[in-house]
Amino acid sequence: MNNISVSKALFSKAQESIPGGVNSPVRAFKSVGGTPIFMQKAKGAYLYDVDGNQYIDYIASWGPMILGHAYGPVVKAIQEYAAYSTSYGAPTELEIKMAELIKSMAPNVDLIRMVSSGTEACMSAIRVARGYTSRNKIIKFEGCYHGHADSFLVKAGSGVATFNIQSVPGVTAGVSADTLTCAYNDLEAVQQLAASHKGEIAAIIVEPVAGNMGCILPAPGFLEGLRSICDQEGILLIFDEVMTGFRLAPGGAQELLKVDADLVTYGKVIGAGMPVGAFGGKKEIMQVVAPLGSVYQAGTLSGNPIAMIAGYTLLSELKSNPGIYKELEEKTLYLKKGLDEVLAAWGQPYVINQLGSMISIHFSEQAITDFASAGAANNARFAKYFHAMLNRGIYLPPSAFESWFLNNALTKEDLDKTIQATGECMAEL
Ligand SMILES: Cc1ncc(COP(=O)(O)O)c(C=O)c1O
Ligand SMILES: N[C@H](C=O)CCC(=O)O
Repeated sequence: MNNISVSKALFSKAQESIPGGVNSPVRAFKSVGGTPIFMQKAKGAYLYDVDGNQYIDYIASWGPMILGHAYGPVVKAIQEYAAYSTSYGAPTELEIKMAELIKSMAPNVDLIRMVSSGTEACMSAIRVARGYTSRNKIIKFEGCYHGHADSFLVKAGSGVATFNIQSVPGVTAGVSADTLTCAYNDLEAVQQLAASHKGEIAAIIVEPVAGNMGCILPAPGFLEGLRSICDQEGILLIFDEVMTGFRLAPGGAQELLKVDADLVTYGKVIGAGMPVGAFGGKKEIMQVVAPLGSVYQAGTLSGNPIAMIAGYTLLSELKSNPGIYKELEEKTLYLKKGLDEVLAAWGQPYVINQLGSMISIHFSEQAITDFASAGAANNARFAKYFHAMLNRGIYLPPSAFESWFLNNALTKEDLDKTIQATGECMAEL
């Protein structure tokens, strides 16, 4: 058992001045129990806590640190730019370079607006879709998470699922009524909603690979089916690529899965760990955004120079070295194979879902294809697994309703340790 006395003391102190002691609920370890680990520093694939413990990291700051923590070129670029100013509230050439770089990597992006979080990106994309189509309703999928804007908190994944929050006080019934939901991978249900709300639906927003109920893959034909329903019904298809963008491929899920979105949202990797998001799409749609059009959207710190240089440096590296994606996938497949072997030897039911560098384990007899199957898994067992791994220096997401993210600083030795630790842990479950 690691000594985490300093983390314990800090968590007590934090609760006196921060709600629940954390600035984002999933960090609180509430569903797995125990004390959140307070971090001191990180380098490459490793986190170091305030008690001096080292962890192999499978969260990667929930996705952004795709090349590992404190990645040299990003740190250097931030340090250099910070000396000029941390913000101007006026345009910089860097924003043009960033927009051009994104356009050169991401399909179907003619115009892109930078924001400061994935939530802002998704919230703004929905507003654009509503403004462009003059319709009010949206379809989202149960267990998908698009940030904490009011209209997304209906049957949401991530922390909302982790804490089993059925309805969020503060979100009005009117807002909720405009969010129609159905099960992920259930194309027939989408068809029915589109038919029963004909002419009312502005957008379908989807995580093309869901990562907020564990990692859940789109069934063959699901995304293509959404594309054709949208085309038939004049609905905009929004891919929320906050997790998948620049992670699954340079052009994200659109490129990897070969399905075109009308609007796409980014976050996480795009900012290299700085607070950045973006939404973009075809010019015809994006030109409704102010000041070109009247769909108002703004931000004091949008396009912040330090955030831009961090993201620009990381994306440039990913663009110039696409072999990184192959390496990441190979590492993830190696981990999956090893986990499969030790879990099969254990003999109890489990499911491993994986695509590219996203992976998760559910303790379940049935396939994990949607929110219902993720919720029906033995998530109490996951909580025990999480702690058994943490005690062995492996830092997994503290919830089965989250994907793990591999970073390219992970070595074969790290992966072997993770596999071995999983094998050892099974005896404790
Ligand atoms: C798919 C997806 N969309 C949107 C968001 C919201 O991003 P942020 O937390 O940066 O607001 C997240 C993560 O939080 C996410 O995983
Ligand atoms: N699932 C969320 C984002 O991906 C987890 C991060 C958070 O909400 O703090």
